[in-house]
Amino acid sequence: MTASSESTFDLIVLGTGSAGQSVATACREQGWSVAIIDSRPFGGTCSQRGCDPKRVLAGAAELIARSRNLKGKGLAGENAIDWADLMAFKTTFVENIPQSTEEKFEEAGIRYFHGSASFTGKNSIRVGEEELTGGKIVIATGAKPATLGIEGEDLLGNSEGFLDLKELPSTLAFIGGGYISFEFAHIAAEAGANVHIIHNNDKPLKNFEPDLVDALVQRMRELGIVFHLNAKTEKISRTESGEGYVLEGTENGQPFRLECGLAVHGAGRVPNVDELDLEKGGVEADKKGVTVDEHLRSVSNSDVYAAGDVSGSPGLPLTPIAGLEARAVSANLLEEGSVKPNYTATPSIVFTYPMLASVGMTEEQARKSGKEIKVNTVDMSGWYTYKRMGEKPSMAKVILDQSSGCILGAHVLNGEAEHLINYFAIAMRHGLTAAQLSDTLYGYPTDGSDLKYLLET
Ligand SMILES: Cc1cc2nc3c(=O)[nH]c(=O)nc-3n(C[C@H](O)[C@H](O)[C@H](O)COP(=O)(O)OP(=O)(O)OC[C@H]3O[C@@H](n4cnc5c(N)ncnc54)[C@H](O)[C@@H]3O)c2cc1C
Ligand SMILES: NC(=O)c1ccc[n+]([C@@H]2O[C@H](COP(=O)([O-])OP(=O)(O)OC[C@H]3O[C@@H](n4cnc5c(N)ncnc54)[C@H](O)[C@@H]3O)[C@@H](O)[C@H]2O)c1
Repeated sequence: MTASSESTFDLIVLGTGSAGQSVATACREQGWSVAIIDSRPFGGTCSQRGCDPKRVLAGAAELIARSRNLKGKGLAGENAIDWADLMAFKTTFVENIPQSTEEKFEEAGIRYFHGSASFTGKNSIRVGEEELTGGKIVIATGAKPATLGIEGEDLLGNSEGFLDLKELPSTLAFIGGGYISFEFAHIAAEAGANVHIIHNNDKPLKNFEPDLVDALVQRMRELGIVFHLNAKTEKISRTESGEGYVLEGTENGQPFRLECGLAVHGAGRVPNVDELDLEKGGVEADKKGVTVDEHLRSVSNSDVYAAGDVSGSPGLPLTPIAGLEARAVSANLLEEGSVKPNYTATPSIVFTYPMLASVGMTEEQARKSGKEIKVNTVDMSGWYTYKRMGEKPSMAKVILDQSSGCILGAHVLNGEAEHLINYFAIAMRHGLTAAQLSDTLYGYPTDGSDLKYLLET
């Protein structure tokens, strides 16, 4: 493809996050003329407002917790988080991203536009005063916090605001009991705040293994985090002084009222399509996002593809999936219909301490699958690897397929969960049996050298 003029491109990409950048770069490398548009400073969510800055804060919280585990076992003294210093450190990771992303586009010969993009026709996009035409268009506009329908909802902060807090309020409330609330509640609690999580049913972290979630909730309660389960927030208002907020609603059917310095939205994110004028582009979407076929092509406009959080694909809204889908879309643009993304064994991690990690089926899903399974549920807190670090709880559940010897699911709650889950993900994605994973030689003493005890058939 070679169409190129001031306003006509082989490809127009909407969004400069993990998905959009990847598609734009891959197609430009193959000689396509490419335009990319973003309404916010370039770089997307993960690097500026999500995974990366979050994990800088979570790292400090984790260290506090780890050192507490060894108190009286060789470590003395108190560690504490200096919020202002931590924020300043976090800023060093994010402050240059818009500029460096822009420079990357410049060097690659990708035309970039700042502004909100919307369709004006099947192959045309408006950004500001400009009207661009694209042979192909990729929608990679990510996700945004869901509207909750609570009175006074505009008083709610969100994950982005939390990541930029100059001062940590003494009391925080998180609405929703998912990834964002658990991770941020843990950070705030380790930094010394009083923290509440208000969740609308009795199953927080709904896609994770319930036994391990229960153990994590117990750990978080010990840290002082208060859980309000089966709770419905009906109204948010300012306190009389105007300095804080009042949440009112019901908890297990009884009225509750909570005053806090900040209430944060952690109640789910939805695909970012509202500003795109999709009807004008003939692009169908529903609440899961842009409706796509198995090649991530719009089912209603064959020149349009979607990747990342905005796509209505079966992939989870996580950064590795944005990358996977972007690679599939790039391949399909360059050679039509060539790649279907393979979502097998997507690992997912809640970055609390201990971390909760999961890949593949839960026990309940495996039982329903009709397969002949073996479930290894293991308390590892007495094992050398965890005992030496004073780690409690340390738990895992591994689900094996008795007939093939393969791993169907793995779930881990401890300080090494981020590593262990990746070993399981490798095995599951590439069809290694439990015996093969067990037979691998691992450095000793490490989390890997324990694996064989989780894989007994
Ligand atoms: C607080 C938080 C923590 C997270 N932590 C993790 C984690 O630890 N691990 C993990 O795997 N995932 C994590 N995620 C999820 C991860 O950030 C997303 O899955 C990933 O960033 C999605 O990438 P994307 O390219 O699809 O979208 P984004 O990176 O969101 O990019 C979309 C871009 O499109 C732009 N845009 C939107 N509408 C328009 C428009 N009309 N015109 C022009 N531009 C537009 C936006 O400004 C944005 O820059 C986290 C998310 C959040 C919010
Ligand atoms: N570590 C990670 O990988 C990570 C971290 C943060 C965010 N993310 C991504 O961001 C997405 C959004 O995260 P999230 O934590 O906002 O959502 P989530 O989907 O993880 O959890 C939201 C929870 O809020 C509950 N809820 C919904 N409305 C409510 C209400 N009005 N009151 C109380 N509870 C309510 C829901 O039952 C749900 O379980 C995630 O799905 C994930 O893909 C990933």
